[in-house]
Formats: sequence, C-alpha cells, structure tokens
Amino acid sequence: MTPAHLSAGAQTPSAPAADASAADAGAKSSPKSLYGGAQNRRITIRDLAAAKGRGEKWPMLTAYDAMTASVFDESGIPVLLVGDSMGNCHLGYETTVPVTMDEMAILSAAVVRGTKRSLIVADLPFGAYQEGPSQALRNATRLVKESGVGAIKLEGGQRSLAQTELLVSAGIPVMSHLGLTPQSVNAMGYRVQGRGEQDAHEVLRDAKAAQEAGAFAVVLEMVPAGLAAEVTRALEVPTIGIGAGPDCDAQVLVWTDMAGLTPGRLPRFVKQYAALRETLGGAAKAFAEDVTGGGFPQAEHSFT
Ligand SMILES: Nc1nc(=O)c2c([nH]1)NC[C@@H]1CN(c3ccc(C(=O)N[C@@H](CCC(=O)O)C(=O)O)cc3)CN21
Ligand SMILES: CC(C)C(=O)C(=O)O
Ligand SMILES: [Mg+2]
Repeated sequence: MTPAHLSAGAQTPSAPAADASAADAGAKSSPKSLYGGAQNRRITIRDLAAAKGRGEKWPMLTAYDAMTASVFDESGIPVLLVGDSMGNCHLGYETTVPVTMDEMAILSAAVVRGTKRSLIVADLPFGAYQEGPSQALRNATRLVKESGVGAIKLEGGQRSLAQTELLVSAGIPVMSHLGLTPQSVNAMGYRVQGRGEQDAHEVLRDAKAAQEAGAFAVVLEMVPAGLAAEVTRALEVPTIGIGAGPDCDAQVLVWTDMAGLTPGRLPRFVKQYAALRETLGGAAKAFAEDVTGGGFPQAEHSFT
C-alpha cells in the first residue's frame, strides 16, 4: 500500500507549478478569508492565527470518510476534524471511548485522500495518550506519517500538558480540547462544564496552560458563553466553540448532527441545516418501490 503521505492527497506541500502565472501566484498566497477555499493549497495553522488577527470567524466540521470530506473541502470549510465522534456517528459504538488507533488511522487517511485545501485535524482516541508523552508522540506520529493529517487534537488542559509540549516540540501541531471532554464520560457525564467560579477559573487556567504549552487552538465544549468569551479574549490562539456561545473565534459541529443524519435527540447546541435522514430514507424507499414494482431497471439502464 502506498503510504498516504506519498499520495496526491497527503498534507505535504505539493511542488510549485513550473509556470507561476498571475492567477496562480494569487491563488498560492495567503487567503483573504479562511472560509471559501480560494487558496490553491492546504490551510495551515499560520492561516488560522492570521484570521484571529483579522477578527474573522470560521467554521469547522467533522468528517469520517473521503466522499463526505470532499464535499466539505469543495464547500470551502477550512478545517475538518476526524473526530473520535466517529465512534457513535460512524462505527456504531455508544460513545467515543471504544475508538481505536487503527480506526482513527484508517478513517483519517480516507479524509486526507478526499481533500485538497482543508487542514485535517485528527483526535487521539481514548487510551492513546493518557499513559504519557512518549505514548502520545508514538500515536500522533502514526496519524501524521501514515494517515497524512496536519494536526492532532487531544482532550484535557493541565492533565495533558506534557503530551502537548512533546508533540509541539516534535513539530506536530496540537489542538487542545477543554470543558466537556467526552472521553471522560464515565467520570463526568455529558454536562455543562465551567459553571461556578472555581470551575470557570480551572477552564481559563487550562486554556492559558495549553497555549503556553504550544497548542495552536483550543476547543471549548459546553461551557457558559460568558466564560468562552473571556477565554477567547485572554488567548492569542483561536478558540473553537461547540455549545460555547457566539464569541468564540470559530465554531465546530459534528457533521451528521448539522446535516440531520444523526437519529434521536440532539444536544441543545446543535443547529440542523439539512434533513439528510429524511432525504436518504426517501431515496432508499423510492428505489425499493421501483424494484418491487418493476419500474427499475429500464432499457436505458440495461445492455444489449
Ligand atoms: N453526534 C454527536 N454529536 C456531538 O456533538 C458529540 C458526539 N456525537 N460524540 C462525542 C461528543 C459527545 N458530545 C455530547 C454528547 C451528549 C450531550 C448531551 O447529552 N447534551 C445535553 C445535556 C446537557 C446537560 O444536561 O447539561 C444537551 O441538551 O445539550 C452533549 C455533548 C459532543 N460530541
Ligand atoms: C465535537 C468535536 C470537538 C470532537 O471532539 C469530535 O467530534 O470528536
Ligand atoms: Mg472528539
């Protein structure tokens, strides 16, 4: 098998075009805005830092397969997260806890292959970094080398600082994830975090510590909007909110939630922009009725 980082889709800079025409030169330079995909290269963590300087907000979505990722890439979504939410959204587990490194590596490589411009960030799954910095570096290195991702995300502030520092010193960009950290569901449940002075102070302290350790961005999940605003003002690196109010630098949602594919009750922070479950179910039923009723296939679908 060709390692993903050697294939066309990998997150290594492609060789510059021999003929740098005026149009090309413009397209290769820094994007005027992060959203839109006008640039002819991968988004980098430097682009994200520049967007914070301009006060520009940006979107992030999860992705777990090449085809869906290509839709988001072509739609100009600057950052895609191969989230361990693949556990419940793609692999049929109850939570993110059972997700393995093998599963992360395979689906991350698929997302990288399906995209050209988005920065691809992969979660380190539960159990892949809690042993310590050397375990974290070994597993993060695998996702960078084998899957071709451009950055790694891990949960926890203070408790993951040594891991963050080692990855950053090794040249692997790290996104930190604070507030509700779903890999700790068995300890904390799915509840708003950072309520009350003590807990709010802990979130702010963790965010500053993550930035100090070299994190290029911080996800804030299910924290009060006022606290997220305070953290966003306090940090030089961008904050990415999910259930963290309107004042974060960026917003992330799980793609199956935002597109209306996830069944059942959704978290309060989700907004649905499509009804894919209905659309796809309708297509399946129409196909089934066509087959059982003899309407498909017709001559135009057949060979003589
Ligand atoms: N489909 C999906 N969407 C997500 O946002 C998501 C995942 N899966 N898996 C990984 C984590 C888990 N997340 C979750 C899971 C449940 C709630 C939840 O039950 N929220 C309720 C209760 C809030 C409360 O009681 O304080 C809500 O109404 O928001 C929130 C975030 C966020 N992530
Ligand atoms: C919800 C986002 C931030 C995440 O960690 C995931 O999708 O796994
Ligand atoms: Mg996650």
